[in-house]
Amino acid sequence: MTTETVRIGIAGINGRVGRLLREEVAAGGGSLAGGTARDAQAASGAASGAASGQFATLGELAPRCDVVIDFTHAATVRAHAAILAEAGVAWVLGTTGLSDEDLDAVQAAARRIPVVHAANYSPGVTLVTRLARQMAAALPSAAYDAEILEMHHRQKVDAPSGTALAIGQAVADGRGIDFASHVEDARTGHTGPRRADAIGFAVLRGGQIVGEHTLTFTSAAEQITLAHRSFDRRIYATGAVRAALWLRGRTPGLYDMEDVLGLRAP
Ligand SMILES: NC(=O)C1=CN([C@@H]2O[C@H](COP(=O)(O)OP(=O)(O)OC[C@H]3O[C@@H](n4cnc5c(N)ncnc54)[C@H](OP(=O)(O)O)[C@@H]3O)[C@@H](O)[C@H]2O)C=CC1
Ligand SMILES: O=C(O)C1=N[C@H](C(=O)O)C[C@H](O)C1
Repeated sequence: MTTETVRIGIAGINGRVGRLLREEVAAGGGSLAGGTARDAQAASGAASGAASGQFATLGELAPRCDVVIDFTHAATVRAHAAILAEAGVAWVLGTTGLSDEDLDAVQAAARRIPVVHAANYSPGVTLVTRLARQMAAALPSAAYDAEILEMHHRQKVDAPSGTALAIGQAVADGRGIDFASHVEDARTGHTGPRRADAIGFAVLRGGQIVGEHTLTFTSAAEQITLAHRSFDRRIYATGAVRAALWLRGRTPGLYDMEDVLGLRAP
């Protein structure tokens, strides 16, 4: 199969990322099979969808695709997992704010179809996450407090960001501890002193900030900072299209951007 023959569908084609994906599919060498848009409801149906390229449901779009790139809302994830697994269509999932049940559904789908799931498709954040894991493994948690600060645009609906949580997970992995039981994400009032081993989160929202993440390891004597700033959300679209093309010919399984970028040891 050549790159040109990969038929890519976009779930959420009119969203902030979806609109950029529309441009990047063609630029990356795939062919655009269409997209989902809730306001395609009135014109729903295979014939009108085929004419406009916009379908009200993923069920209508999926049979036309080899892979679907999905940047929508957590509310869609379980349904999308079932539809794509049933249709045998590969999935590039970028949606954040997922619950444990949503993640279970993603894992179940990945037993039937190849899935790339990443909270952030930029190469820079992929590297930051990898470095976070390595730093956490090297810095004793009794001495170095790990804190993650993120800032995003005022329209963002989930917090902490998926990227902040992924960086936190990487810190936990590096330390060899369970992530969920070490999260401190809501400090207000009489909190008591910071818990040793905690992984702390702080969230800022404002204006049109595309995405900023800072991980600090702070000891009594020094501070190490790892920071990433996105200037242009197109970086997510180009990364997701790269992941979609990388999925060609893959066996079912759950992959991430470290796989796509070839950062994992063979
Ligand atoms: N992994 C990554 O690299 C990145 C992930 N994201 C994540 O991607 C997601 C989308 O971000 P963004 O494009 O900024 O968001 P937008 O709100 O701009 O777009 C979301 C799209 O999803 C659709 N949508 C929203 N809710 C539903 C629903 N309940 N059912 C069906 N469709 C729905 C909307 O459809 P309609 O237009 O029809 O209303 C819209 O097109 C978020 O979870 C965000 O955190 C964002 C950037 C990078
Ligand atoms: O909603 C966004 O905008 C972003 N969401 C992702 C996240 O939650 O980490 C990725 C990026 O930070 C932009």
